[in-house]
Amino acid sequence: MVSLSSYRHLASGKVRDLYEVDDETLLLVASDRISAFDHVLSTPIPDKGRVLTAMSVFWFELLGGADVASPPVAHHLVAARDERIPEEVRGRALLVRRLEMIPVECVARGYLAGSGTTDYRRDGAVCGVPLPDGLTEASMLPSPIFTPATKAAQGEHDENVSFEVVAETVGRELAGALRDQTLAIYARGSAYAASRGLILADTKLEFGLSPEGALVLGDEVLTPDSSRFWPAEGYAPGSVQPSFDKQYVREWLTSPASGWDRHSGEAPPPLPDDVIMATRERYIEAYTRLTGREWPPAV
Ligand SMILES: CCOC(=O)Cn1cc(-c2ncnc(N)c2C#N)cn1
Repeated sequence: MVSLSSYRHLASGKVRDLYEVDDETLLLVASDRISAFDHVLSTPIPDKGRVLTAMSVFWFELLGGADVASPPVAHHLVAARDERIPEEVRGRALLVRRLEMIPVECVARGYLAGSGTTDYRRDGAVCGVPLPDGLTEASMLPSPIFTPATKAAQGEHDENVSFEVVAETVGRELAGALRDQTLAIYARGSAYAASRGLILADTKLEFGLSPEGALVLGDEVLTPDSSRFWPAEGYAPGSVQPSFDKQYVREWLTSPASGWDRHSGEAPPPLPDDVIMATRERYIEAYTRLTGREWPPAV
């Protein structure tokens, strides 16, 4: 039986790790770690890694198929079940094709939130895309926009950049393909999420080039870690919407009960068990509501 130590560790994100299996195959491992307010919390959420991995697999399979309006999306998923996946990470690790990753965070936004709201209030635009007057927090945009960013060092915020900057970085043709593919995936994801009563406010995608030079979707896709999901039933522009998955964590951490000041720069305290288990339930509910599948998935 293969163990994780058989594979060379290549990279670590806040909540995921990447290993080398062979020349053309990598292992993308999702942990149960959760981040909030730019801190990785000390208490893991049981099953978070498995739920988000299952969600990515659902989306890779859906996007990889043809849709009435859009062609199949080329993606890097090789296998979710395979003897090369070590027992200790089974269910929360994916075998993926090695790509030459493109250093652009490809963000699509259908609604104003986070850095989008901040940029809009300062410039009346996001990433150089002008927006109409009178929008507010969580406003739906006239149409979804491509708002790319350059990846920041861990713990820093990604920097929103214009399409022109992306064109200067990767070339105009590839920049256009990144924008088109990002918006096409957002359109399919948000339409499907809406059919399940969820608003996909925005999402961050990462792409790479295959050895043959094709544009391939990498990373995780349309998970609550890479996207903002809001319950449609509670949607009301004008205030920060409750995040489907992290609301209990955020509310407790900003409540007097935690004794934590989010502006202090200090690490947040450990979460109480009831917040941990309620958050685990939210991830499972996001999965079952989005996919219509049971949790845990049948082996
Ligand atoms: C720690 C998790 O890694 C990342 O977050 C970003 N990242 C992705 C790669 C990558 N590199 C080659 N091929 C791929 N298919 C991928 C993917 N996905 C490297 N870093």
